[in-house]
Amino acid sequence: MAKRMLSRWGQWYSRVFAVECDHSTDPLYFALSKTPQERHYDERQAFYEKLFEGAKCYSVHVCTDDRFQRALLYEALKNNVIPRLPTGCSVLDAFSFHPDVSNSLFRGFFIKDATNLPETAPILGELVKNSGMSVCTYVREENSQRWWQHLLSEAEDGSAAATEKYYVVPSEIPHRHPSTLNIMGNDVFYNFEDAYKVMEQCKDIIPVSEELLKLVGPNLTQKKEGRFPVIVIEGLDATGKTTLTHSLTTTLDATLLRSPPTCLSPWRPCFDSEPALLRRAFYALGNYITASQIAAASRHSPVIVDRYWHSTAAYAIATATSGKVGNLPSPGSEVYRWPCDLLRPDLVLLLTVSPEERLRRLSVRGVEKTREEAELEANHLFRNKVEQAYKRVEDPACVVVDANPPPDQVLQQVLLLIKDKCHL
Ligand SMILES: Nc1ncnc2c1ncn2[C@@H]1O[C@H](COP(=O)(O)OP(=O)(O)OP(=O)(O)O)[C@@H](O)[C@H]1O
Ligand SMILES: Cc1cn([C@H]2C[C@H](O)[C@@H](COP(=O)(O)O)O2)c(=O)[nH]c1=O
Repeated sequence: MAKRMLSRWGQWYSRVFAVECDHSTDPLYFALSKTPQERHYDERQAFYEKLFEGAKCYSVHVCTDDRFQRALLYEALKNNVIPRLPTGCSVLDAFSFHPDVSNSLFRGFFIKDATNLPETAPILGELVKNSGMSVCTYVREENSQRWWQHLLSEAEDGSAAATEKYYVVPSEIPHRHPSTLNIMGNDVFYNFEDAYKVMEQCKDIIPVSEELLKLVGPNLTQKKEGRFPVIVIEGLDATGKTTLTHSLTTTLDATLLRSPPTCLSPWRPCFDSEPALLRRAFYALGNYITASQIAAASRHSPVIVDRYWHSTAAYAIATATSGKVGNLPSPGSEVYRWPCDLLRPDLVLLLTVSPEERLRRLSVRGVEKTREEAELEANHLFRNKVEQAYKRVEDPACVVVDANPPPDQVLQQVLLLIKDKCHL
């Protein structure tokens, strides 16, 4: 068993680890070393104090290369294991990764058990039986001020035993925040086939996926042949998209479409409660269905679209990126690129309103909210990240519209933009 473990985690010691202490500061980063570090004694002690705080500490990471298994295991860990830990434990988000290497991220948790409760170790120890999880404990070296990370595996008698140990050494802040390393292909899909593949894998656990796949078909056509312009209206909730798309549709005698399309509405609550990989594949496929509707409608009239790819990318990127707005992938990053096979609109307008005006509009409306909308309301930081991500999506980039004025003024402003940018 221990042998299998070693080959499985052969690269373990070359990884870097991050522990997210709070969302306004940088995580604590550490690497592993087979030999003790002699220099920077004081810095190291201060680092250990912050990381371990005198508690008995553990970490669990979901370590499998299969993105589907990874998504399900992480959700199971978060929802079924972490809540069973005694209340005295504090649980922090943790990452294991290769600095700045895309798709190298393993997500997990760092657990601080301040009173070293007897229930904690068995709950976490059980996880070593799962080949997709890595469980570690952190142990102070006897007669020294150094700390070890003990990597656990299943012993002959089924218990959890330390098979490998490495010194914990503070590490530099990487260029890219670890939470952003797996965005491409896990949170955002850049072609139809990739999102379709995820939906096919869902069939066993979400029976409605089969119906959705039938509706989409493996080769959805969405080539734009029509001569009429396609105008997308984007923005956070309650920025006035519905109001504007309706008035624009009437004024321009246009066809109004939305993403996700109405035919997907019955399945949306189901996918909204699934792990990010599955939820994002659902929204991605929604865009391709909307694209095929746009392709057909633009032969006969201008088309107005309420949300499209910018929303799919912006919400996914902002949700995946933890902490500060500054942790978002930099402008120009490939995560903001348009999918190679998705119909491009002629114009994308991003409605922006002040936080106060948006809250006023939300309170007037008072309708049921999705989980993400509720989060947006509670979380200024998340809202800022979504808005920044919107502004960074490229080719086509969005044109920002001040949507604070009354509806008729917003409409006039937008009509001028359309006249200027589209052939009508
Ligand atoms: N320009 C405006 N000035 C004042 N109130 C507005 C304006 N535009 C819309 N509203 C009001 O704000 C509320 C939200 O507007 P609307 O439903 O159009 O936003 P939305 O962006 O479509 O929201 P969601 O994305 O959540 O569906 C509604 O009560 C609407 O009447
Ligand atoms: C299109 C789209 C939407 N979402 C999420 C973001 C918001 O929480 C809601 C808003 O949807 P509404 O129909 O406009 O009320 O849905 C998303 O995550 N990804 C998407 O592609």
